[in-house]
Amino acid sequence: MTTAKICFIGSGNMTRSIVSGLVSSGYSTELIETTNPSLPKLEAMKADFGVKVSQDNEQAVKNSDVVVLGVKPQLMQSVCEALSHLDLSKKLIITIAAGIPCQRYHDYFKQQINLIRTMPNTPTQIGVGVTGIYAPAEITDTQKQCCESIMKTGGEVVWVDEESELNQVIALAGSSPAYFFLFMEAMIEAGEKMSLPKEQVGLMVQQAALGAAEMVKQNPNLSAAQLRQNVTSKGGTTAKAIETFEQGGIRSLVDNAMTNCINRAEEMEKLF
Ligand SMILES: NC(=O)C1=CN([C@@H]2O[C@H](COP(=O)(O)OP(=O)(O)OC[C@H]3O[C@@H](n4cnc5c(N)ncnc54)[C@H](OP(=O)(O)O)[C@@H]3O)[C@@H](O)[C@H]2O)C=CC1
Ligand SMILES: O=C(O)[C@@H]1CCC=N1
Repeated sequence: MTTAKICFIGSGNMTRSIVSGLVSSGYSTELIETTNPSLPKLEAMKADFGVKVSQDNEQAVKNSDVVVLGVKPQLMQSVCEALSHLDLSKKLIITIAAGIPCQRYHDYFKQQINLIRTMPNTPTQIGVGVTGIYAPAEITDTQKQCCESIMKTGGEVVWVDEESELNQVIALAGSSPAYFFLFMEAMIEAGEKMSLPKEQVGLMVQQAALGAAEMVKQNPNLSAAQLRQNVTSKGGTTAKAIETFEQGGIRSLVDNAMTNCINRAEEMEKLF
């Protein structure tokens, strides 16, 4: 585990998730600082994780070995430009933003920086996340290991060889927890029209989702299709539900959703 001083620029959802993973894995809170313009999020970071907090991006960057850029893509340029007068040559910069190519950061900072691009997801918060990582050729093995050890505190990491492949990571991992939440939302809405109490409906949907994901994980030799078939008795109840999903075009719907997710990431590459 690295003992680098890390600052997070932006204390929003994804920063909270990464910091939660770091702190739960025993990373010293003394080594972590997060910044934000508004106080409530900083107060929450301090109260929930015991990390240092600040409204001063410049000072936080000066104090750190590793800088994680955690603002929305549309704010990235102004945030980086405001720091561009600093000497960043000894620092490792990690971005978690979707849709901004590496080259753009060198332009924003007006200098060659040591930049690694990552794509984490929010389950990092509870140690079951996955982060895609891309490092350009000039990044050293030590810098790669440092980034990996930080991101691994939140779960698995996946290295990609081509920067463009990070857009596939967005569709498969960065954005995908939202697909599962949507599916669960829809199940809960349908369940709440039935007569069972809301708590029971929520509990059953949650346990079914958790159990299904855990069964996939614990049975690497069985495909998801096989596990689905194991639930589906011929002529039974599950078969009717699955037939309804298939007739509704679930596979092409998912395919289109993921393609559109990648397309949006590619569009964003031209916007920010
Ligand atoms: N959410 C997710 O699941 C994932 C997000 N990402 C990426 O993470 C990044 C952040 O997303 P997310 O956490 O969802 O967004 P949030 O809006 O939750 O967080 C961004 C934070 O940046 C703060 N901020 C705004 N301006 C500044 C500034 N000048 N200096 C410091 N902080 C500032 C905002 O403060 P305030 O709200 O007070 O204005 C906000 O708290 C994005 O680039 C996104 O692409 C990547 C993977 C997954
Ligand atoms: O929706 C977004 O753009 C970000 C990137 C992946 C998850 N959230």
